[in-house]
Amino acid sequence: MVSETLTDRKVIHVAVGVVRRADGRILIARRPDHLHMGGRWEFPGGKVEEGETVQQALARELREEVAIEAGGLQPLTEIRHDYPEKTVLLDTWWVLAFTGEARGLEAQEVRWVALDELDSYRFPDANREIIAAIRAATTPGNDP
Ligand SMILES: Nc1nc2c([nH]c(=O)n2[C@@H]2O[C@H](COP(=O)(O)OP(=O)(O)OP(=O)(O)O)[C@@H](O)[C@H]2O)c(=O)[nH]1
Ligand SMILES: [Mg+2]
Repeated sequence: MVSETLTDRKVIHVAVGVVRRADGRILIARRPDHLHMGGRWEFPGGKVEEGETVQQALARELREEVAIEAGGLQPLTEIRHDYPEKTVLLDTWWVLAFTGEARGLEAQEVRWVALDELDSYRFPDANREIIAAIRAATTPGNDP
């Protein structure tokens, strides 16, 4: 019998972007209902494909999902999270410069939210730690 434990499970490498506007607001998008964690809010991003660096994957996903050209990437945090159905590594980056006007190219709603509004949105469980890292990084003195 094949047994699977959480430690030897394959880990899905996901590039995640915390896109920050000049006024400090952050871009969030609502996941389409039919996807994993459908209906919850997320930071845009997606799976790193074979032969891509995480930065290339992030730029591609931001182009495909929210129509922006990303620049100013800086590492924020890496979160490994075991969901009952899969394990993800959320390789999370600040996106501190971009061109274009963000809109949901997959019919998803997008919003620019202030840091203190993040708690009013429902995110996948793994995002709790991302939000904690955002707060830690944006406390005065630690600003990226
Ligand atoms: N993009 C993104 N994915 C997240 C976040 N938090 C989180 O747990 N995930 C999980 O990461 C996994 C991969 O993300 P994804 O579904 O966006 O991947 P993708 O864009 O390549 O989509 P695809 O499955 O249609 O190819 C999903 O299981 C998703 O639930 C987040 O904040 N942003
Ligand atoms: Mg995605």
